[in-house]
Amino acid sequence: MSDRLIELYPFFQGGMNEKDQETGNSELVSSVMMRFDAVRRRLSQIGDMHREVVTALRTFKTLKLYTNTKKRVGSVPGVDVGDIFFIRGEMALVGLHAATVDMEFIGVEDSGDREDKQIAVSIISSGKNADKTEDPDSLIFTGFGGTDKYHDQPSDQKLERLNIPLEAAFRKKSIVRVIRGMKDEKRTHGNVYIYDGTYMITNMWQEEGQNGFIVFKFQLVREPDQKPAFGIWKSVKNWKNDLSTRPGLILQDLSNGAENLEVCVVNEVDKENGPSLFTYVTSLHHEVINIRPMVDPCACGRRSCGPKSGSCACVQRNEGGIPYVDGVLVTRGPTVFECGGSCPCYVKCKNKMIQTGLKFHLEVFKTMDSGWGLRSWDPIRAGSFICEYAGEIIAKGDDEEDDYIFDTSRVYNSFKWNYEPELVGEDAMNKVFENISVSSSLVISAKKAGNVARFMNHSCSPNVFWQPISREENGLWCLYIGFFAMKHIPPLTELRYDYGKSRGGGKKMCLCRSKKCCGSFG
Ligand SMILES: C[S@@+](CC[C@H](N)C(=O)[O-])C[C@H]1O[C@@H](n2cnc3c(N)ncnc32)[C@H](O)[C@@H]1O
Repeated sequence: MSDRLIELYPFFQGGMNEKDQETGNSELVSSVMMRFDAVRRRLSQIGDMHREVVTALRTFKTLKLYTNTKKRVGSVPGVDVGDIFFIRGEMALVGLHAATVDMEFIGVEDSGDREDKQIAVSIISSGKNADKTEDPDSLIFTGFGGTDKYHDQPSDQKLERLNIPLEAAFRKKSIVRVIRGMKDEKRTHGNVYIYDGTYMITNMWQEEGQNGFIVFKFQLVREPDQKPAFGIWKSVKNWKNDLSTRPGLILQDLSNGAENLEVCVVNEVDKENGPSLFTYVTSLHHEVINIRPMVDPCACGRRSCGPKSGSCACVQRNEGGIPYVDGVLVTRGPTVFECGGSCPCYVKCKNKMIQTGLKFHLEVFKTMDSGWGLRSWDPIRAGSFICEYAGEIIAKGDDEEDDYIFDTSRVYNSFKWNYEPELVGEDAMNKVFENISVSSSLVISAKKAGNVARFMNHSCSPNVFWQPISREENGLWCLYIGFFAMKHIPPLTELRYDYGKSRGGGKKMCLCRSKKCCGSFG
């Protein structure tokens, strides 16, 4: 995919008005993030993996698909403390941190003093500049300058250029947004950035740096009464090192070794000692679901099927190309076809996702008002596979008094998740399919036997969606239901999907507390 093509945008509609570009809100921020990621995913699927971020960012900047361009001190409308980002450019598109360097400043117009004309509003603590103390309430930020092109420190830092806005913020006691960057453990390269709220620079000093030259140090202290953000990451790190430090821990592994990662059970709310008994199974058991006779397994040999596997029959069934790139689902559609049991490719084949088990450390926990729920210790990138809906296939109508039903024939709220073709230089008439309807309805009960998915509660503003997945097993096409992240999900955020409604309307009262709650589900 050449960049020149994408500059044309012949049929592009759906731009943003100037007011929304200047000041956002949570809906706009979420929309910009989701549209951007959809375009990035598609570009990585059809083109050069290494340029997809640059091309997607350039497209969004050219078309002014961004919000919160008005620079400001303090919080940014629509961005919450704890929100996560996987690309620095995402923070620029939503106005959290637009500078390419680790500090952003704004001009102060009415200042008579030349040096106070700029004041720091945001810093990114990551990489070489990352705070080593890992204290969730304060951090030490190193100043700028004195480095050469090899990023060595061959001379002293001075109170000039980027250090001036930091010094001004210290002197004027102005608050600064802090973003902490950490290595993304799920990728070989890449960081995950967490917005840790506002801080105040309480001290600054000079000291001798590693190379013996003078560096500036700024101490920042977190403003009180903000919800924990980096603090949660610190706690998770400790729990991973020593599970016994997890408060409210009831059970170390609900799956009793059946999953490739432990699933702990936690109750910090009341005295209930765990969910009621059920048999833990990791997948859906198919007896005789013969959707259509087996055509061909792939002929890829003992390797991974991927974008370049032109001959892979399974990849070809997914008309847009390999469905997963860099571990995330690119688009939702009627069915995703994975390589199956008769395919000779190996277990780490890129076209095998939901059959390879959990990818994130999940926890079943007691919620305040909806029984047990599910959440992740790890940050989850949009499009990542979370879990399958495991259980027993039942006949429609056999689900009376069963709270653990998944039913493809319910009425689900529509939502937009896929990319816009014109933003990747594709024909705008080539509409991307978003309506998921399964030809033969599938009803799964996880009442007697199930996995972590049976604990996911309903929300009218979900952060998880379901996707039908098909693969060949024992010569038959079998259908499975995979759950994927709709957006980036910070650690310890409850995972919820839309349960849909029966044709006669929702049977249960909804307590999801979303602004868009429609009152009932199921
Ligand atoms: C599949 S189970 C989910 C796990 C369940 N919370 C548990 O404790 O085992 C579905 C049940 O969870 C509760 N639930 C799920 N979402 C809810 C919501 N938004 N509001 C109220 N209750 C909810 C209801 O009791 C529902 O019948």
